Amino acid sequence: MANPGQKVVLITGCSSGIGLRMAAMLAKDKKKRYHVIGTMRDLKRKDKLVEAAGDAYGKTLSLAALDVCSDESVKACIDGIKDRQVDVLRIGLVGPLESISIEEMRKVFETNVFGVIRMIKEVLPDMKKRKGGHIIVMSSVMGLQSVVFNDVYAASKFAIEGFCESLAVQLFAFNITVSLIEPGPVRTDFELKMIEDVKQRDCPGADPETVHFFKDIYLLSAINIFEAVGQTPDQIAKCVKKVIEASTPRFRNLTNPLYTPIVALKYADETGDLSVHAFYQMLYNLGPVLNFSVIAMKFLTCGCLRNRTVSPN
Ligand SMILES: NC(=O)C1=CN([C@@H]2O[C@H](COP(=O)(O)OP(=O)(O)OC[C@H]3O[C@@H](n4cnc5c(N)ncnc54)[C@H](OP(=O)(O)O)[C@@H]3O)[C@@H](O)[C@H]2O)C=CC1
Ligand SMILES: CC1=C(/C=C/C(C)=C/C=C/C(C)=C/C=O)C(C)(C)CCC1
Repeated sequence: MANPGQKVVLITGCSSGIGLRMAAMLAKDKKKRYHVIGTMRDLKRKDKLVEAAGDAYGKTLSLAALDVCSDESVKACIDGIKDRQVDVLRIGLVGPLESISIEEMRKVFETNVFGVIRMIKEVLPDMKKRKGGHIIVMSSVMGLQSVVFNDVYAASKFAIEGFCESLAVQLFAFNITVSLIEPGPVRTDFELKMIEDVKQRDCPGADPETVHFFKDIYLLSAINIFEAVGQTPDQIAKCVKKVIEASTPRFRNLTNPLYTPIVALKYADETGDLSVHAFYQMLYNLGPVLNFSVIAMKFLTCGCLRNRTVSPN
């Protein structure tokens, strides 16, 4: 367990991707400031994390089973911990709306929205009693600006943004900080595999024109964007570490400067038309020409607006 003076950091979704890198990075902190509780649904999937943590495993890293969709599992895990900080996870969903069942959509909300809320609800009373704590929620740029064919995933992230906006105000009086991390594309195995799977799949229920836009235009651009400007899970972990260690952590933390202008565009026009038209032009007219390289993204997202991100360096 944690030594006195060590912060206990609870991280969900540590079997892969961003959660795994965050757990390993914080557990290997040179000054040993953190005791990390790395959680995952199935502890049989612990090997990659154990390997990434090296010597820290068993010292500054311990493991616990946790399914954010289960009240019992969340309670059982939290019951064993004294001091708590929370990061949250996701599952993805992309494709034409007509081809996605309500059941699949519910699963996304159950994990991304109610999973986050369930975790926060469980740790909040202790944090309020202690008058201190830091809740770090993994949102996404898609929680601020939706991206075509990501309707349901973006809706789940928008929900969490609204939830945290009001919570942050309420918790201010209790000295509890809420921080949202807003990554753009991150190159995880999961993401690339999901895009490849979706490419092969039929889209039952969707009309041919929509399927063409989705597969031949959106997916190609999305793959290019992931390859050209996607960050690594390690870069996101570094950003999160900076947010944890900041003396006054920000509420919203974009991690990829190339996405700040896209978010700024949204706030520049309260009618929302500017974003709708700009995204339409970027994808359907400019997309096939520009091929979404880093240069194209820099050109599209005019440099002067690219500041105020939390940089991984
Ligand atoms: N990758 C990207 O491009 C971006 C990701 N994000 C956000 O970052 C976060 C992590 O994503 P990423 O690392 O890419 O994804 P991964 O798919 O690599 O990791 C997701 C993790 O969530 C876990 N998980 C899934 N369902 C549950 C559940 N019910 N209870 C507990 N754990 C669960 C999985 O573990 P297991 O299946 O072993 O239980 C897995 O470890 C998400 O919130 C995502 O929305 C934000 C912006 C971009
Ligand atoms: C910027 C941009 C695009 C794609 C953005 C993507 C693919 C973002 C992915 C973000 C992720 C994966 C967030 C996870 O939470 C389009 C629509 C192709 C064209 C217009 C410009």
